[in-house]
Amino acid sequence: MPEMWSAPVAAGPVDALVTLPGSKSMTNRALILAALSDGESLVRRPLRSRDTLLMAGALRALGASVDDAGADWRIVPGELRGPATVDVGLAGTVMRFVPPVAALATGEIRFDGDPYARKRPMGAILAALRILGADVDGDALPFTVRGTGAVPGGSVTIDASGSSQMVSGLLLAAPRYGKGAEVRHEGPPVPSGAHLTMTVRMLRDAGATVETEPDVWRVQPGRLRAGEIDIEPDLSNAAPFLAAALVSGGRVTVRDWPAETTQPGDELRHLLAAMGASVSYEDGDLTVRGGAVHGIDVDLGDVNELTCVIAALAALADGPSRLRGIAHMRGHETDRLAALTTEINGLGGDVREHPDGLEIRPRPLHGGVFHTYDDHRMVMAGAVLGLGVPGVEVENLATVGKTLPEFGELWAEMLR
Ligand SMILES: O=C(O)C1=C[C@@H](OP(=O)(O)O)[C@@H](O)[C@H](O)C1
Ligand SMILES: C=C(OP(=O)(O)O)C(=O)O
Repeated sequence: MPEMWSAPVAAGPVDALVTLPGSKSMTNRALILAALSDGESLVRRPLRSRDTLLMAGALRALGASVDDAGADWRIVPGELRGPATVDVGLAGTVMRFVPPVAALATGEIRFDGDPYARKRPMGAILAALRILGADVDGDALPFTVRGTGAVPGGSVTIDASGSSQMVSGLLLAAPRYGKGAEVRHEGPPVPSGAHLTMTVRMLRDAGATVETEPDVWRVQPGRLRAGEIDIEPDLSNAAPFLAAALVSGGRVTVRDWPAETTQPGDELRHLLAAMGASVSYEDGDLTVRGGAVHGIDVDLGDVNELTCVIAALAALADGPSRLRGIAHMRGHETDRLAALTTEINGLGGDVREHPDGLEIRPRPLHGGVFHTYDDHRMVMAGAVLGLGVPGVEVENLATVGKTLPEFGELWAEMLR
């Protein structure tokens, strides 16, 4: 029987200062780039969570040295070699960013993960690796990469509408491919544009030559030097805390908010303002003050990591919402559109699925079990609902450890 967490109700307007751990997406890109670099790298203030520890484990299995004993992690590249087994857990970044690196190793590298990871889209990137000259069997987990120590590289066209990580995974390893890589997307829109921009930015910062045009990315072959990489706080994981200001009519400040960033979470400034909050930014502090909570009609395709919390807020709003551009979230840690629909309606809500997203008509909600499907962002959505609805029991709080093991403590501290 999974553990239940009684989500606390806000006793009054929240007034809190929150400091968040590092970005999962930046950390796992930094680890990949460091493992492919010439010489030692230092990743400052990386996120320590299940997904980043799985990434560290994967790179160690391939021959890199990752010293994660301290607050900053030191990476020394090693000869990439098998045989090895990589556990991807349920981490999209590990299952899509590591195989292109494993193709550079010598020997067999076997990939598997959590049972549900076998359902997540992998076919396009595995087919792309074969076209670029790698020996990869299968089109989903579990699969094996038979590395020969080099990958020819070249041009490849894929349909990456299932996940932007298919593109990011190929680009991150491409500087070490013989001819680099030209990746062309054909199909419905690639989601998560912010993450693609992050990939290109971090590759260039590590010395790669990257050219882009709409749906085309070209990476030249060349050496990488990740050097020292500072990881920003995870702005997507600020979402539940900032949402607490709206639900409670209070004020939450998140410290160390970067003035400029590629993280999708930065869009919270605009999204939460559109939903009724007042948002201010001063000297690295982002402050959200809540008032009424309004519905929103918005395309979240480029910033879909924010969807679960935005949907929870929408269920508590004073008007209807329509969340668009998020069809591919059916391939996330769970089918998030179905999960959000089922679980919010289980609390008395009125959520309807559309092919491209959700329609949410607020209704008075009641307590009950909020199942979380091993999905960290479903835990965060349940916590936000619980602030405004007595009796919400969130299943399996620990699953939030995928990207924020400290969530429970930070949430309690915010409400103190
Ligand atoms: O590249 C990344 O770090 C990520 C890209 C996005 O994946 P999708 O494009 O599959 O949504 C995002 O949802 C995920 O949380 C992290
Ligand atoms: C989709 C997510 O993660 P990933 O795809 O990296 O497992 C997420 O963190 O919302």
